Amino acid sequence: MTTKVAIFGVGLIGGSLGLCLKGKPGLTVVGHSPRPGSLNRMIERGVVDTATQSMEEAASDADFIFLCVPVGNLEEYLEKLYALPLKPGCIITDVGSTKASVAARARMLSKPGVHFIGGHPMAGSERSGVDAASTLLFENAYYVLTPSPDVPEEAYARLEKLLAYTRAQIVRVDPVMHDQIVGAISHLPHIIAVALVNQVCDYNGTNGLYRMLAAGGFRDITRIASSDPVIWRDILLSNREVLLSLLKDWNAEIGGFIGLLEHGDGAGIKQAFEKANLFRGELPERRKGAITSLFDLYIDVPDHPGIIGHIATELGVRHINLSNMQIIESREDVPGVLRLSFRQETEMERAKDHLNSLGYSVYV
Ligand SMILES: NC(=O)c1ccc[n+]([C@@H]2O[C@H](COP(=O)([O-])OP(=O)(O)OC[C@H]3O[C@@H](n4cnc5c(N)ncnc54)[C@H](O)[C@@H]3O)[C@@H](O)[C@H]2O)c1
Ligand SMILES: O=C(O)C(=O)C[C@]1(C(=O)O)C=C[C@@H](O)C=C1
Repeated sequence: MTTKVAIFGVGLIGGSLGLCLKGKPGLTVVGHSPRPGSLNRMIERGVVDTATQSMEEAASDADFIFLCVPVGNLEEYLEKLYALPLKPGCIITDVGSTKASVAARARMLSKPGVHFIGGHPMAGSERSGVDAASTLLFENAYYVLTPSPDVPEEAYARLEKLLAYTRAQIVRVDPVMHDQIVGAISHLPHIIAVALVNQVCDYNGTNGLYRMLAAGGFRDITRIASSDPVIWRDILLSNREVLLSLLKDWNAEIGGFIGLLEHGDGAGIKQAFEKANLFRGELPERRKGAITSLFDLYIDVPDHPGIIGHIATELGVRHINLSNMQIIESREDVPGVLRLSFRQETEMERAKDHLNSLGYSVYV
């Protein structure tokens, strides 16, 4: 007997789940989208076995239903699903970046034999759409589940077992606490990144040197400012109360820096960096291999033709797999910096040794 998994909203997260589940023993994955163009793309991309525009068809007989649409559409989808005949024992879950509102809605909509278990994989990207989907996206990431107390352990265990295919680490959290914590470590940083980019964008309006000189530090802290505007509009509005309170704390934090600068308090500035260094150094290592690679090498490269091809060839003939290559700075007559990203630490070490032996200046 096959287990049917239905995915509503087959974009970055829905598509990545599809890639983790499709082809696994006894599983069949169906994707749903109201748009015919999206159906073709999810099939072409190979993230689902079948695709349908019909919600009824996708949900009918499904053992698991994953809602992977923007947060602002989750409640509407839940309502529509609860009005359909669903398979007894069916588990509905979602991947939304906020958990309290959808959990509250599901509690109001209860249906005998149907279990709602909120979910949130703590992995993603600034990219969106099914073309950005990746089998490795969730590997070694935390995957939060927020079951209400009335969800039977048997249902929770079934979902946990299915999610083992993502290779994520499951963690059970209360939905309100989830929104508080994820507000601070994900939603607030997105606001800060966008505000910073927009501040610099305004300065750049009168002097194009801002954009021209923006280098590693600015890029590192603002990558997430390129995230999808609709997805993030919905997340921020859904977690509005928490974010308003976090932004007040943020203002106080920035106010602290204003005070340190006004008083020329060097010891205080040093202390602030030391505290941040310590906490950041203790963050759990993310050993995934997908969209952002963890093992990066930096190489000073003279600005002359063919150099990048030479490095790529040298690694290629030694079967050292590169996952990404990026020129961080390139200016005429001045060495640029090339970033090479590897999925495996061993590959990075081999590349470092070899490029060193060729006389390149390489650092981690
Ligand atoms: N992007 C991330 O880093 C990330 C990480 C974890 C969780 N999430 C959550 O995952 C969910 C999906 O985000 P994503 O990054 O995969 O976005 P995405 O834009 O890549 O995918 C969203 C999918 O939903 C579809 N969709 C959009 N509006 C719809 C509507 N009204 N009806 C039906 N389908 C609709 C889109 O066509 C697309 O296939 C969101 O709830 C988001 O909060 C995102
Ligand atoms: O890596 C990124 O680009 C992300 O934004 C991923 C990220 C995060 O903030 O960490 C974004 C939203 C999610 O709900 C979970 C993860």
